[in-house]
Amino acid sequence: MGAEVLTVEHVAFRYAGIPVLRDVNLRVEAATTVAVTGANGSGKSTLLHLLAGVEEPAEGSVRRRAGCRLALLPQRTSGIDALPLTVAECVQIGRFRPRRRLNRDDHAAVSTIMERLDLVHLARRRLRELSGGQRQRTLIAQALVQVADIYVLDEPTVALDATSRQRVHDLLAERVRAGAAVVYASHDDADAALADRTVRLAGAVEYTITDAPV
Ligand SMILES: Nc1ncnc2c1ncn2[C@@H]1O[C@H](COP(=O)(O)OP(=O)(O)OP(=O)(O)O)[C@@H](O)[C@H]1O
Repeated sequence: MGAEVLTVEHVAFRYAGIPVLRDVNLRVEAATTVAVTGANGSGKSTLLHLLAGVEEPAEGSVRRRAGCRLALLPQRTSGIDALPLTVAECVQIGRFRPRRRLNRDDHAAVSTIMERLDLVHLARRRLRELSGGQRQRTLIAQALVQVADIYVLDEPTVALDATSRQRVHDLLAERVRAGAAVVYASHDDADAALADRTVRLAGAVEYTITDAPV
């Protein structure tokens, strides 16, 4: 196990005063995977938003290791369909930096991830012209092409067929072997079982953390 990259302590979160999470504690180390599971509405997306800094906790703290880079695949991404982006452009966005052109490494990383996720033949298609699974693969590619220390992915394999799921898990395993931490939400027990640790949310008041058997 590596150094801690994310530390969640006594976190509570409420939407308009309605409790969603209470007293959540979690430590995520480098080179590990954590699956966040639980029923619809149990707070998985909310927890991931807190980890990524999209939301702030009402109580407690979420600390990311200083200087650590985080890539997020949100669950709700419909806004991007309104943009006239091709698949290739959408993946390239993962490598954009202010005031800097994409360099050779960026283009190589984009090509590689598009090959690995079987997107090359779709490169010039607009996002809104894709099937659900093709669109999801494109957004996963945009997240995984980023150079990050923590990948936070909300239901990354939803809408994917078995081959694509396996490809995504292979890519995640590679990121973890390279030292990154991966946190993903999932409804699928088989998907969750691939993680080193599972956080099961059970509504506003309960959660459990389970380490995978070694
Ligand atoms: N923007 C919001 N405003 C108010 N309530 C919200 C908001 N977003 C989520 N909620 C509520 O917070 C709770 C947790 O939602 P969240 O999306 O985190 O659950 P989830 O476990 O990711 O669900 P799912 O499995 O359906 O994706 C739910 O009861 C939901 O109705």
